[in-house]
Amino acid sequence: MATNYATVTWDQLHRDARQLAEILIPRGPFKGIVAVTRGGLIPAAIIAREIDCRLIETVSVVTYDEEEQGQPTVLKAPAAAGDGEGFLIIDDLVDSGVTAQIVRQLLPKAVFACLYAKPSGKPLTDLFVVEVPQETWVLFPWDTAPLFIPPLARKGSTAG
Ligand SMILES: O=P(O)(O)OC[C@H]1O[C@H](OP(=O)(O)OP(=O)(O)O)[C@H](O)[C@@H]1O
Ligand SMILES: Nc1nc2[nH]cnc2c(=O)[nH]1
Ligand SMILES: [Mg+2]
Repeated sequence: MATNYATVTWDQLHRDARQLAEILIPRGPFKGIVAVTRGGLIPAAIIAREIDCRLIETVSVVTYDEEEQGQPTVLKAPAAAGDGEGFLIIDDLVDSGVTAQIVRQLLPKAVFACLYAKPSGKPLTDLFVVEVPQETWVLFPWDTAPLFIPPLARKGSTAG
């Protein structure tokens, strides 16, 4: 279980994805993008627009149930990407690196990039934007919703 949380807003995610696109340009051009579902789908869409890439394949690896890590299973292979030559793999983050390791085995010639990287997964990436402490759980915009918080002055009051 994580000891603390880092909330990423839609604006921040968009800025980080654009920054990743910028550092990816010199590594291209790419024939296509392989988005690691589901977390890589929105970053891949933003990056595809920025680098002008229209061919999008997906790979689905299931490892987590809530915040618990389990046995990884490949639900869908990235058939259109061959051995990955000329392709760019996009995920939202690497944590333990297990997902990245499996996807890299499937696409050994592809470039692997993600927005956020924790220390254990960092060596499995070619490029990332922000490093996050290992014990921090990243809350993506699709994981959260705005919530009413009572004013500080009302805290502990029985008046509701
Ligand atoms: O480096 P790891 O320890 O493997 O963790 C990173 C992976 O975990 C999350 O996906 P998750 O398996 O939760 O599925 P989702 O993308 O469908 O939410 C995240 O989107 C990465 O793909
Ligand atoms: N949302 C989210 N999914 C993860 N999967 C593995 N690590 C994380 C994390 O920090 N946040
Ligand atoms: Mg994922």
